[in-house]
Amino acid sequence: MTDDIIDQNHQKLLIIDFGSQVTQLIARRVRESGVYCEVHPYNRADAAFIDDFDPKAIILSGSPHSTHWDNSPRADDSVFTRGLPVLGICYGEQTMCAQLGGAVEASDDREFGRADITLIEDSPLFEGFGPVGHEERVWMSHGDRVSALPPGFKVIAKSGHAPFAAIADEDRRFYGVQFHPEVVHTPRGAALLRNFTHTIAGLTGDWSMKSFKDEAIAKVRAQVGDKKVICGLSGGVDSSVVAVLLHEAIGDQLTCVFVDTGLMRQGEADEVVTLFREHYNIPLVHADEEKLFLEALDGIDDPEKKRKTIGKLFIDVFEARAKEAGGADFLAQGTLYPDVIESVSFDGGPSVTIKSHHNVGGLPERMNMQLVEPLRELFKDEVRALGRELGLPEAFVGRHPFPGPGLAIRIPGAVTKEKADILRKADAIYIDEIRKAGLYDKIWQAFSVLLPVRTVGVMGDERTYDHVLALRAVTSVDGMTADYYPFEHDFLGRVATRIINECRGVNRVVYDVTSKPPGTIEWE
Ligand SMILES: Nc1ncnc2c1ncn2[C@@H]1O[C@H](COP(=O)(O)OP(=O)(O)OP(=O)(O)O)[C@@H](O)[C@H]1O
Ligand SMILES: O=c1[nH]c(=O)c2[nH+]cn([C@@H]3O[C@H](COP(=O)(O)O)[C@@H](O)[C@H]3O)c2[nH]1
Ligand SMILES: NC(=O)CC[C@H](N)C(=O)O
Ligand SMILES: [Mg+2]
Repeated sequence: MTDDIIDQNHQKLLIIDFGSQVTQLIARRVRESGVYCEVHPYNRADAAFIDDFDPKAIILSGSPHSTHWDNSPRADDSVFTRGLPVLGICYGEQTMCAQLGGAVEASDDREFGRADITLIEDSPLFEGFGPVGHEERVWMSHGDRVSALPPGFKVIAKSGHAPFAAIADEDRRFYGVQFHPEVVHTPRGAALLRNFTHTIAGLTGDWSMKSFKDEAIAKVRAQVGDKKVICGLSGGVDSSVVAVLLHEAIGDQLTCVFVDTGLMRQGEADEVVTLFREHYNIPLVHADEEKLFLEALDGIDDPEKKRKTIGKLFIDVFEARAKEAGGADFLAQGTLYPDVIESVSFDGGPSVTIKSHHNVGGLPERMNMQLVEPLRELFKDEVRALGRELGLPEAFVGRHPFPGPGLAIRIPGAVTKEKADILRKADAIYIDEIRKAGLYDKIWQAFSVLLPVRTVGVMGDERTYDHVLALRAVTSVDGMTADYYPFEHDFLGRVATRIINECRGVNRVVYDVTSKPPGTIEWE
């Protein structure tokens, strides 16, 4: 998939996915140590694929399956005959044992959560951890366990309920761990993975954002030639990075379209237009479509209907503006790696739609344009690093994500201009206080929600009957899971007072303390 994007000279590591919830974290940890890697589902990683991918090492992920179930997934047999180092994690360890002549059984003593392992043999996998007898905190999540080792293997660590907590065949460089080194709850997990990639597999960590940038630019030039590209620019991190990268690659063949939906944050339109027109000299169409969006949303209170209405309008506006700009052959998008991985469903099984994220995926068919997606190998934090490499101002690179449907999904119930104005003002105060308190960069995303609930208050001896505003702030790594940010009470009190004093229409402020799951980050 990406061979033509990533220079063949990079050393690559292949992660074979058996459907664990945390496979993406393996990729993150490996990349953090400078090793380029990709995740591919086990049923696609056949011998021909692996030949073509040409990895220097292989990691087998965990899985919800058990090796003793019928038709449980297996690694392609060639994984073990290539002379490559292999690390099996949890199910990966189990299937390695099952495939190489060992045995796995369901265990009565399941281990979920924290556990301590004891090192019982020296091994490069635990280099730097401590002598034999050393105890190490790890995170487990398994109900099965290895019960007999394949020929050539030895045990290098054990835990209370997993006598084969870590195993090794040092000659063939095959390793298995029952615990999960990829999660942060295994404090020295990253060091273990680095021992595997660097010490055992001899990888040098030759992947950097600088090299990614140069290759991505070359790749865009090769793909686009002298044709025209349009890029939907929201001012968010992803599309800003795409725009600047493309501008560097193809100069004035690029036109950006910023759609002002009337549902943007305070000052957003000005900031985006100023940066891209004045600092970058990138041709930018500023489509002021507030009226169009607000009219189309009039009276719609169902969240999914709102999202779909907005998604369709984006398509219409892009189409119309591209035509005005003389047409375009390519459409650039800020698709990220998690979107790519998630769109390849593990068993092909349908998953539930929680909410239809606004995306421009429907665009290409209708607009007959080819996609340019230079970020499709990157995680959000890598996109930020790339933005810095490209010299984008910190104000853009460090920005909290902002959803395409904007304030519309932060106004439960029907959207009106009046409500959007109140919300915009309140939100600006909230963010201003967060910045003043030096908390902006500690929070992954913060915003306000204008509730369709009015409550009674008293201000200046007058009765008021106004809206409730909810404040939200979360910490997260990638938006997939999140926790609420634990503000000091003083801070919340200060924000509430300012908002109620300065925003006519709001007389009560509450703070949302729901994590994700069970909540989602946005309210709709
Ligand atoms: N107001 C807008 N005008 C033009 N394009 C938009 C607008 N809002 C969203 N898009 C397009 O939809 C894509 C997806 O939006 P999304 O919010 O996921 O990314 P982003 O805005 O670039 O970054 P971030 O996630 O940090 O907000 C964007 O990359 C952009 O191409
Ligand atoms: O571009 C986008 N279009 C959308 O329709 C959309 N809905 C949610 N989000 C953002 O995605 C992250 C996770 O949000 P949820 O927990 O609400 O699903 C959070 O960062 C949300 O702001 C969107 N981004
Ligand atoms: N996390 C995992 O990979 C679990 C593997 C297997 N399902 C078990 O319970 O042991
Ligand atoms: Mg955005």
